[in-house]
Amino acid sequence: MNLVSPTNMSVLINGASGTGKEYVAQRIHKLSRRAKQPFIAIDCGAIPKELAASEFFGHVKGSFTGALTDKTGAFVAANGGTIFLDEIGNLSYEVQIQLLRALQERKIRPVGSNKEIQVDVRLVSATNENLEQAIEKGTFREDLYHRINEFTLRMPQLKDRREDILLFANFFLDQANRELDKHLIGFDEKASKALLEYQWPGNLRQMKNIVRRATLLAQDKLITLNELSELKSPVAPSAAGMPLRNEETEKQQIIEALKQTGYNKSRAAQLLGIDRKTLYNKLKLYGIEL
Ligand SMILES: Nc1ncnc2c1ncn2[C@@H]1O[C@H](COP(=O)(O)OP(=O)(O)OP(=O)(O)O)[C@@H](O)[C@H]1O
Repeated sequence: MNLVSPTNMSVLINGASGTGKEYVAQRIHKLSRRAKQPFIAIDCGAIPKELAASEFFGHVKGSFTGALTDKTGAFVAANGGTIFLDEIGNLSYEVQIQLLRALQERKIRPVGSNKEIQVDVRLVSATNENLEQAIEKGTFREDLYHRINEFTLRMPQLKDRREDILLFANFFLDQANRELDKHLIGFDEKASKALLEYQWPGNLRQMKNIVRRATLLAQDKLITLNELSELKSPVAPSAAGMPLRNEETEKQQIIEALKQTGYNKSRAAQLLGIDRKTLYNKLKLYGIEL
């Protein structure tokens, strides 16, 4: 990351939900010569497909129903700086073509306008999909893939960074101490062991939330297992106290959580201690259809 940050190269960050993709994108921006210019983040998974072009390139008043005023798009807003496209695999084929053109020609045209605007933006994108597979399936353009992927960063899952788990837990504890005006000093032995053994399906985001809640609940100087009940298997009572062993266990836990919540995905995600987006990704991963 230190090597690529100061350059103007397009970076593709690949990793599961909550592994820190946006955090890294911001670091790349801060370590670049563009640091004082804007950093504009867009979640391509959250914008309706038909509004994506207007979100990126802006539009002129009256160019489509609902375009009541002129709108500045993200490319113009980020001019001189960095644009971060999260979940880039979600863009429609049509918008992918427009995006490629904007990147190649360094010019954009707002929807409904015939004037082109020169832009200078550095692109950092993120995905938790395998875009090479998407290319094979024909849902992602290969030419765009090469353009956005001059350099790839792969974010490991938290469970595969065992040596970093306690470092992150203590970092989030310090953060929560400051935020909540608490003065905890660490985790007791059983709590540390549980942190190390847990599978962290929601990665760093899940850990940050769990540690923050534990910090709030803790009565003493150290966080104990009592405050980390999520780590003792959030769902299946038969597996209480056992860490998730493998993907099959995780799949079973997800199915169990869905059953327990009457197939309400938001509540199931809550019960599992992961965010909804992570749950959606896992449903896809394990081929669970509702
Ligand atoms: N290296 C890090 N140091 C401290 N905090 C971090 C680090 N990486 C990530 N975080 C924190 O973890 C949380 C999740 O990170 P982030 O939002 O970057 O993940 P993400 O991979 O972009 O997630 P998603 O795919 O769901 O959008 C954030 O609150 C972020 O501040």
